[in-house]
Amino acid sequence: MNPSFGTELTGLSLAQTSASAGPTSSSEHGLSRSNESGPLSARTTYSDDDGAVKLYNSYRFTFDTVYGPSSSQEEVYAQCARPAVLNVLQGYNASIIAYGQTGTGKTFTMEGEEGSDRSGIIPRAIQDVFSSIARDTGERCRFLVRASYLQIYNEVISDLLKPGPGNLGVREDRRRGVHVEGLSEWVVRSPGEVFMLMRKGAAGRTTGATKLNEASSRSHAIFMLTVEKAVLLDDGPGGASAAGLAAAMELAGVPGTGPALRQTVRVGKLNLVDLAGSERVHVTGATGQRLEESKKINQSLSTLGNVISALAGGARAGREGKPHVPYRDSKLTRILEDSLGGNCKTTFLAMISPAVEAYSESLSTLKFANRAKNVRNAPTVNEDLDHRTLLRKYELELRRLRAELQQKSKDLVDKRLLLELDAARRREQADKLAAISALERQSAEIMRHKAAMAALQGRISLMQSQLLVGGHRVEDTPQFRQLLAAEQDRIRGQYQARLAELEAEREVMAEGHAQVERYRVLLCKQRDIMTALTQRLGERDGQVLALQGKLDAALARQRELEDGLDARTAEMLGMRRAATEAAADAATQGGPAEEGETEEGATEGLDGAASGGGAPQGSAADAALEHTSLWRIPAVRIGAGHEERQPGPMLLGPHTDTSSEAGSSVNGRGASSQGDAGPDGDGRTSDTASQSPAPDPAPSARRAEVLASPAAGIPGTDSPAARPASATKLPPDTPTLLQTKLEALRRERSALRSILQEKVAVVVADAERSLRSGGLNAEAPQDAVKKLSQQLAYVQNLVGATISAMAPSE
Ligand SMILES: Nc1ncnc2c1ncn2[C@@H]1O[C@H](COP(=O)(O)OP(=O)(O)OP(=O)(O)O)[C@@H](O)[C@H]1O
Repeated sequence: MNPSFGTELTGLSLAQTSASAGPTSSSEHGLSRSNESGPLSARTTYSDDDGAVKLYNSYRFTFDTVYGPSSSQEEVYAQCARPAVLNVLQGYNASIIAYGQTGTGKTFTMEGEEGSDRSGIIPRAIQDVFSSIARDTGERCRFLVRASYLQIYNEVISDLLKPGPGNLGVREDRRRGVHVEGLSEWVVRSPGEVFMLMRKGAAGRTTGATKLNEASSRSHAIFMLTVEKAVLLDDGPGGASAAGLAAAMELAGVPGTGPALRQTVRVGKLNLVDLAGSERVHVTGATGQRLEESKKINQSLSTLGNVISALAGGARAGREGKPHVPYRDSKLTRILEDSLGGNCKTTFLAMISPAVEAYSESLSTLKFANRAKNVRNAPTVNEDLDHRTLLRKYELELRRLRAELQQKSKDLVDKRLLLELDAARRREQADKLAAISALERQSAEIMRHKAAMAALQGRISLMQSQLLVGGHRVEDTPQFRQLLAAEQDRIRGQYQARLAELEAEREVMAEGHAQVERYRVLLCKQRDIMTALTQRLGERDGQVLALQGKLDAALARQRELEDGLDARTAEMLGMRRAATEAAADAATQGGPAEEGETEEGATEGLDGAASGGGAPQGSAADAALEHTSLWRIPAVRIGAGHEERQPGPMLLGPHTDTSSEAGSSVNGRGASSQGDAGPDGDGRTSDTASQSPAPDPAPSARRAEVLASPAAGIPGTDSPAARPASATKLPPDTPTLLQTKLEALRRERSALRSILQEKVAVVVADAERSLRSGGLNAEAPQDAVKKLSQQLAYVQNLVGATISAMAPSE
């Protein structure tokens, strides 16, 4: 109880003395049961101002706490209200109801003076709720606080935070229980926001001046604060850390968490009720509207009393065996149904006045409070494991809104882009139109000016033609002539200056042209030189190739003759063997007397032996036979008289270099050639041998003779047709000569290539130097420079082609 200090009633101490302070701890069920009530035997007498003495009974009551005039708001809050607030944070429903006679300090106790130490329970409770939330820093906890404020005035429920037509209905359903339908709920995040709501609600609350209270509350006011607390359970995958992380991500707006995690939500509701004061009409002197208000107030308080009485056991059992509790008899009791005997921890603050005039109201209040202490409530924690809580709805809604926001942001960006593009296009269009308009205007202006100038010129001409000076026309006056002459001089001077400028320009251009021409000629010359050089190179290449062919043919022929020689050598060896055998046979038949003859004959008949007639004995004979046979073999072949005979013997030159025996045979062949010039030429060796001269004493000289005149003394060789070209044209040492010539040609070709490269480099460098050094200066005509550049490019191409053509083919 919070004692009031009504000024007119100061000094009366009925209430204070009749109420005793009981234990301060609340019972488990919210209301303490009084253990004592009823009038005491003692009586107290008081005299009023008129001197009349009145007798008052004394009563004794026991309550949880009794507060006197010196008690502070802080004290009241800490002992009466704070436990209720903490219970709400645990998920309980709690109600703090201020009950009492008008003017006893209910509003002061509940609201107090904001922002001072006289602030009441409501602001302190709000501070406490948010402080507790702030202290609960676990990342797995989330809170949602919302507030509502209503009043019941003349049995009409109205929303103090959202004024409207009023008269809201009270409904009850399984999901929400008893509730005021259509009452606004405001989500608040700070005490400041709640205070703002309170101020707004207090401004809408109906008050009026009465005799006992200048600002008497003419309505019951209920401030509701609902706290939802969600705790993520750590029994899912990942445990507490995962739950904490998921909660943090969810708070940060990261999608993909929440529904998959288990969480519990506890919902606690705090009702802070400031009832209208009961009043005795004859005391307050209410009339009219105040009287009607008083009746309604008293009626609803009476119903409250009845409900309390019923709950406290005074009611008879109804049809179902339960006592009838008249909740529906008033809006107040209907709304506070949970607080009165239901799922709530309820605290009654009974206000009484110390004034002796308020004796009966104070006694009534104390009796009411005493009965209320006997009411048993059944508070339970409101734990919600399904999706009924607003917090869960908010989470779902938040997720949906975030997705919508993202989509809208995207749409907005797209739209903004389109709008910007459209705006840019419009601006461009507008700029273009403006430019066109400006041009048109300028054009029209110029045309006007031109027309005006033409008109002016016409007028001037006309005036001049009409103007007479000293009786003459202006043109005929000397002044005019002088002016005209001066003007003509000026124009002539300008003209000549301009002419000189043009002439200078023309000269510069001509110089440029000449320079270009010079370069062109130079380039042509260089090009011709290069062409000639290239041609020469081509010819040399042709010669080299031809000689190479000849050399190859000569080498092939040489190989062929060598093969032939090998065959003849084999043949001759066979013949020598036969001659030796024949000589041996003759020696056996002739005897020693013939030895001298035989020896001579053998000497003479060496050739005959070679043809099978006889064979010398010993090494000397063998050597003579071999020698003779070697130069005779060709004689036999040539003697055959065939026009197509092989020119082989004349090509044996190279072979003689490698063997002295072969050299002898060549000499022998040279001799035989002379021998072959004989008349028969039938190849009969016996005849030939007898007519043949002795072996040639100077074979090398004969060989040289043969080589110098290959066809000399050979029948049939005077006809060119009878000789193969290669045999007649090539000198005897053709391969060596060809090799030498080929080498010389290669050297020449290499030298030519070097010369050509040098020349090309000189030409290119020349042209580039000329271009760089300003042979064609900046004033030279551009087309001349261009032409020169093209020519230079042409030369460069030519050079490139020539060089690649000269690349060694071996
Ligand atoms: N404990 C107190 N300390 C100082 N002033 C008080 C105290 N209690 C009440 N008052 C003052 O008494 C006057 C009446 O108080 P209040 O309006 O709170 O009464 P009430 O019970 O709400 O009346 P009503 O039922 O008519 O609304 C106010 O001016 C208030 O400031």
